[in-house]
Amino acid sequence: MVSAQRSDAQSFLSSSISSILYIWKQHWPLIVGIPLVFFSYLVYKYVLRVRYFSKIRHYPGPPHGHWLFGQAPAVIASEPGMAQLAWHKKYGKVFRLAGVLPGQETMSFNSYTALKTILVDKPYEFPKPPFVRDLLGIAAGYGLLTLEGPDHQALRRFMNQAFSFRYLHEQFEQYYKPINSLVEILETKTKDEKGQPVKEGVEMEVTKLIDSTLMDIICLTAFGYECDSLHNPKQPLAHSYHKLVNLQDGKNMLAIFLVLMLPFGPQLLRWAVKRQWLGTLMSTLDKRYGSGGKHDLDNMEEPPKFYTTTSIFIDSLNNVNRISAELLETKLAEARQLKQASGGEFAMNVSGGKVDVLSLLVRASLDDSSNYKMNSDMLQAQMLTFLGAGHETTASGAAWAMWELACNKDIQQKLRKECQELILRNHNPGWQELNELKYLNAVVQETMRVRPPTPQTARIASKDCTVDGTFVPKGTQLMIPIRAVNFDESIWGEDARQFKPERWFDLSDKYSSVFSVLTFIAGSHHCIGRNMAIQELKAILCALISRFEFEPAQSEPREKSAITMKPDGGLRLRVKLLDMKD
Ligand code: HEM
Repeated sequence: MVSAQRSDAQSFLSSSISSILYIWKQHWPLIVGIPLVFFSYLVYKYVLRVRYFSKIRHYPGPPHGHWLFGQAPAVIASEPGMAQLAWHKKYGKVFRLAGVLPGQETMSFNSYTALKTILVDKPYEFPKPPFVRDLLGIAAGYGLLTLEGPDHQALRRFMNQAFSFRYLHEQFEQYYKPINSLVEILETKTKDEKGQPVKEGVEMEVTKLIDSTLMDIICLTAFGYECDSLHNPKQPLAHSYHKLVNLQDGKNMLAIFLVLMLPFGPQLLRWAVKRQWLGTLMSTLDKRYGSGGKHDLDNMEEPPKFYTTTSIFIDSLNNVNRISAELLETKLAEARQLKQASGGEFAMNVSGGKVDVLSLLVRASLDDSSNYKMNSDMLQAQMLTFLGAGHETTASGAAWAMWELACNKDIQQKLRKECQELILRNHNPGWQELNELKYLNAVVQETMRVRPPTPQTARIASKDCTVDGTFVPKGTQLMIPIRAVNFDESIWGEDARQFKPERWFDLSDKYSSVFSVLTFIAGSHHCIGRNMAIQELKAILCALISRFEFEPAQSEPREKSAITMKPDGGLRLRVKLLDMKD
């Protein structure tokens, strides 16, 4: 019986081998040829085309660089935006480089004529590249940041109402709850056991406190949500978001870009970040086999492994998605109640309604007379966008402002004089009162110029075109070199890289209010939260500088480059409580 089975198996094996040999003999050119052609195509597309066949390979610009990633390693290794600045200095108003992703070519323009064409005149012919849209979409919602063309125009018009001065003014009072909490926390930290100010001040890491304050402000003003992460650092929304943004570094970004370039990469990530069970499973596996479950990037002794990073990314986004969906449900229920109570008469500005951005958008979406409506998915996407675009950027701007002031005592003192006068009159100064402080305005503008939280952004040419007299082929990536533009010596002088608020009182004739500082960019995609961010920065700086003195307690921190530019490893300052009556 056994020998019969063995001979059956032997004959099956020998007949299979002879069939394979037959197929090989008959079709070997195809069997070898198809993979070879496919492989050659990949080599051409990702390695050779950019180097030897591109129409623009002879444009001025740095040498090819890495065989696959071109100049990506140089861009990642340099201080944010500084490689672009050096290349513009060397090659002029336009340069071309290989990379930053395999098979890509990138051009960078810094002339106002070019920036006007790309950002203002024809913004939808130069959309964000698909991999940037997907990264932003997955991490910060497929909302206003990622839409293009008529869809963007319609949503932007609709959202502009919620960001109008009227509502920003109404929300402004809420900024002070987190800001006053921050002041109290710092007061406590800078006093001894007897409640007396520590004379020489106290050394501390300040970025986490600033992050939490700005998280609490955005939660209140954008969602009407009491997050209070200042007192509860493990607050689920703030904690998940903190872990997510801590993943940002050049190498992680490149890894995510590569996943997004894979066939079905974006779909896979989109699917994963909406599956709570997957996040739980991955973090359980990571607990057992990866980081030991620390998941606390601040306290990891070694850089996290790829698996840990992926698990944090998916788990954190899952949590953020879940909490924002719950929050949205509450808002929808509130708005429906209000609609019923108002007997059908219902609009964004209905009296008694909350004025946080989400409540306004939800009400406008339920308003029968509104000709634009957002469904739950769209509303939830905007929530993620406010968190992604509104929190991290402002927090990194505030951290850099604190660093610059700590390093420049005379500037700090001048600002203190102006702010103290106001704070002594009004503990929580109003919107207009802050705007009247000229030096505070100059300090905030200068911080945004020198330390732009997003030092660069990207666009892609959707068709062959000419920009400022230079031919740009379809598919070319365009670097918008925000920081390089902000450091243009022909506008800002030879000391353009220096932090000097005084320069805002003596602007060059060539200064353009639209293009000379590109921190919030220009044109149809310009930052909708600009006024909110500037006012948050003014309120927080005025409150802190009036009451405390800051000194650096470390050497200049490295600027960590990813989507936003943060001080690497935080910021240690010596903080001293002042007697305001002195
Ligand atoms: C210092 C703080 C901020 C900086 C430096 C900043 C910077 C930027 C930049 C550069 C863009 C354009 C991105 C691009 O198109 O490539 C942008 C867009 C955007 N920002 Fe901000 N932002 C800040 C604060 C905020 C705040 C507080 C909010 C809202 C709560 C916000 C919401 C948005 C939104 C929704 C967009 C997309 C606009 C559109 O495409 O129409 N930002 N921001």
